[in-house]
Amino acid sequence: MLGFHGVQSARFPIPPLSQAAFLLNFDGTLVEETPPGDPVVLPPGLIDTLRRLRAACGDALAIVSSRTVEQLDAFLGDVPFAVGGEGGIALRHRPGGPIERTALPELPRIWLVQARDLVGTLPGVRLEHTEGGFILHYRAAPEAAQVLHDAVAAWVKESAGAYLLAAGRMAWEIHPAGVDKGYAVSLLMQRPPFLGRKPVVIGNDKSDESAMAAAKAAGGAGFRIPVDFPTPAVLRTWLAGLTA
Ligand SMILES: O=P(O)(O)OC[C@H]1O[C@H](O[C@H]2O[C@H](CO)[C@@H](O)[C@H](O)[C@H]2O)[C@H](O)[C@@H](O)[C@@H]1O
Repeated sequence: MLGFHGVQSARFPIPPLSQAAFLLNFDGTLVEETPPGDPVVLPPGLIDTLRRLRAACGDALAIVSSRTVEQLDAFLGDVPFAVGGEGGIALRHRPGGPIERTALPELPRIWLVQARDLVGTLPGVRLEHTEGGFILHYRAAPEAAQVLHDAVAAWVKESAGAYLLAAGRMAWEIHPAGVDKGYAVSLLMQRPPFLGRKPVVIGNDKSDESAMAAAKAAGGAGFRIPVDFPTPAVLRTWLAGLTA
């Protein structure tokens, strides 16, 4: 059952740390987003905060992101116990364990060709490959949002339910149906040290909503930046306060 954990979290009912599992998004959640091409810098204190949180919740700390597991490792090393990468397609359930990949349908090559052609006509738009699909980022070209949306929507329609469109922050993603961050949360929660705990998911964009929904469905909680915490910095302060 959710309760109020300490003064600093009075606005946010979460389970006691002894019963909680934390599954946190990375970009725009734990760290501030930077302009495309600029390096992401880990804020001072973040690693220490996460280590203390992991210790306080019996190791049940995971990162769930659209990035690859390898990219997340480069930022956070062995700090999280488990990692869900590529929007839920790639999971590593324990430190040093194998990265398990969900079997996926083969992405129609013609979509990639069309996506590359389209991106070539839209300066500032970036195509990111994922294991199961791809993401079109338009942060540096906001005027391209609609045309990119329409292209992705057309591919999704063509797929007759096999693929879905997901809105990210200034990005559209096409990915196989049924495999998302909520799926990652559900699978991670099925194994120790997460098993039997209440998930607390925190994210910042549309693609994190499935994870928040999975957490709530499991009796846990889901919070979002900027709705619940205005910025990653405020979230970091709150997380640090949980173990202070
Ligand atoms: O699921 P997330 O952890 O939120 O990852 C989503 C994407 O994060 C990164 O891109 C975002 O952050 C960049 C650096 O701050 C920013 O420049 C970009 O506009 C954001 O979309 C990452 O580069 C992508 O691979 C992830 O898909």
